[in-house]
Amino acid sequence: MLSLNRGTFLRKGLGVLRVSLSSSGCGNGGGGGERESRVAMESTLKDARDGAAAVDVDPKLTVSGGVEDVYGEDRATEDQIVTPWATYVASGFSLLRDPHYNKGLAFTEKERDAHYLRGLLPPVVITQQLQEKKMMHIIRQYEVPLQKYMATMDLQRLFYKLLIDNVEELLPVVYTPTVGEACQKYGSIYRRPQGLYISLKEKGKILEQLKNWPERSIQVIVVTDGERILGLGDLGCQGMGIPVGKLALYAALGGVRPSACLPITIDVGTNNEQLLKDEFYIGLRQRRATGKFEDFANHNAFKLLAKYGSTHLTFNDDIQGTASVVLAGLLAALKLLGGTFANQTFLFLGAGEAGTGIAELLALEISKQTKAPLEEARKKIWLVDSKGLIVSSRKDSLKHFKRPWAHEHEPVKDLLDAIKAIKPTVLIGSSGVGKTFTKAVIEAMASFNEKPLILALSNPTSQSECTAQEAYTWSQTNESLSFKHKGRAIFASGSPFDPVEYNGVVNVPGQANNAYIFPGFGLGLVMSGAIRVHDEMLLAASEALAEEVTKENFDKGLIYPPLSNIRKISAHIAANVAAKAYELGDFILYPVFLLHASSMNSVIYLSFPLQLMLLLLLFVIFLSRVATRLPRPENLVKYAESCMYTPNYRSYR
Ligand SMILES: NC(=O)C1=CN([C@@H]2O[C@H](COP(=O)(O)OP(=O)(O)OC[C@H]3O[C@@H](n4cnc5c(N)ncnc54)[C@H](OP(=O)(O)O)[C@@H]3O)[C@@H](O)[C@H]2O)C=CC1
Ligand SMILES: CC(=O)C(=O)O
Ligand SMILES: [Mg+2]
Repeated sequence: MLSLNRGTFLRKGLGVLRVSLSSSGCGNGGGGGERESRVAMESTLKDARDGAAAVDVDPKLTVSGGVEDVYGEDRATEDQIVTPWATYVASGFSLLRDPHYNKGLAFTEKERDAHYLRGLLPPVVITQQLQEKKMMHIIRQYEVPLQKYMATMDLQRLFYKLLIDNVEELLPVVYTPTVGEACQKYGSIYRRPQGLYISLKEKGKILEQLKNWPERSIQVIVVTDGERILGLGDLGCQGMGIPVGKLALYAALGGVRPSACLPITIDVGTNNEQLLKDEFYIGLRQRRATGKFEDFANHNAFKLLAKYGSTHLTFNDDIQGTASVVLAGLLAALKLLGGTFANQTFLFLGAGEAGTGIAELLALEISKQTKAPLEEARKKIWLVDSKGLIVSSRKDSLKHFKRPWAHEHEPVKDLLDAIKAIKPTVLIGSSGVGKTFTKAVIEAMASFNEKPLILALSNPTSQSECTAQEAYTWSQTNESLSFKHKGRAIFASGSPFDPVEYNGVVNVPGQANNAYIFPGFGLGLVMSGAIRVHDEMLLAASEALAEEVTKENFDKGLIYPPLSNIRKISAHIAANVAAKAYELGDFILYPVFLLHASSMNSVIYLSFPLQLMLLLLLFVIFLSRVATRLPRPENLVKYAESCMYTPNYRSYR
């Protein structure tokens, strides 16, 4: 127990006292496991008055280095250097400002006494539920989505509670599509730091910068270089809204502790002229660095993933998360529609990170289901980029990630002609260009598919290849069509659209957004202590998500489950991902564990070469295993749930 004479502390300002509580348990610390207190007192300056006397300067010097006015307050002028004194005592006023511990009017009478809060708060004590109701009431009063965004970002601990309890309403506010506008205007709406900025200016001092981050037990880092923000292009340093938004979802939807999340933006400049001229722009005012800093460029996403994927626990959400969510939607749709994966023909508009990432996972799934080689499976998948259909005659001029998709075919210039030539059953938009699924495109899809599957993945809403309304109406307006079903297209989009009524039928469009996958996926990695991401884990995540789609959901037109169940869904995804991580190490781990356990007493009697061999074997196991948190929990879903962070207020001593 720590006691402190606050009067003495504040008047003399002898030191900075930090009291931080960190908890552990499930490797995730949210379950209220063992709490550990760390108290560190740093006395950095001598008493200012003593110091002033010793060096014989103005005796009215204040503790912060300025000069006392007649009221004893600091009247430092601009040219005087002062020390920014701060206290981190989790009591009194500082407790009310602490994002981790502040409960506002929900502090109990007892807590108000124990923590010097009397008088700092009005007398009423309210529940967290009432606070939540009040905040939702305030947020709903704003009509402009960006204002809602700013209001939610101002919340502290209550933020996660609101997001968890109102996920369908707030996801479009804190994430796509509003986060796109927030990034575009991030400089104008900037209020307080929400992540770490690593800029070219600080080259060579990155470790110092990382040490400045207040949290120590980081488990998930989301990093961007701001070059490709949704379908909005280069937003430079203002891309920070994306890691902040994604990590909010890791915490709220996936249950990773917020304090274990670190958003990072790498600022190497921007080529966005508008931002460079914007007086409120928060980043380096220079063009994007290339040359030796080329690794930061967006078009190197595949290279970075290939480089670090085999040595670090890395995951590219645009390539892998998107792939997993699309595969899940298609698995669910086919399960309910009937038909096999291998019998589908897929056509993409857009052959970048998202498009080719999805294509590769779909090919893997086809190959897994049919036992055909991957190269064979890829032949069911076609992609169109800005130059037309990707075909073999273009191979030499294609970027490496497009080459596997250069199939034998004559050149085709545009999407509509590609649809007519390929006759896909599934059309996927990943171009970042809005309005590209025209009436003719949708009608063509509907002309040879009874239920065309159409996914318009591009974000934000303005970049969506088509709207839900367009997909539903254009797929059934053509009188010459041989199919006369209502609500013919099965549609999902990256950004949400409202339900659409057409001819008395209400169709609910699903949201094909990686937000379904990455929170649970991240939790699965954390709880199993996985050291690498494998494609099989992405397939496992897709299967878990697809299993959550019910016939009732599908009858409404949904190929994804309602987001209101996302915590439960995330627990299932996490469990499947963790199960795969344990399985991937199993083949060698278990026999050797048995061997090790049964020979424990005799190991010391083994001859040296045998001991060496055993050690070598253990080393191989160490290198090959994926899950490192052992032993494997029996019920992974229950374990995932027990690991999830909950934002409910705790009682304070
Ligand atoms: N719903 C979700 O969860 C996700 C959605 N997305 C969205 O996907 C979109 C694309 O992202 P990403 O793959 O990273 O971007 P990239 O820049 O990597 O790829 C864009 C692709 O679209 C092609 N393209 C651009 N314009 C046209 C056009 N007019 N006609 C045909 N093809 C065109 C490009 O062609 P070329 O190669 O010739 O330049 C390129 O192949 C973004 O809007 C993003 O928001 C991304 C991730 C997740
Ligand atoms: C959702 C997402 O990651 C994107 O649009 O880029
Ligand atoms: Mg993205």
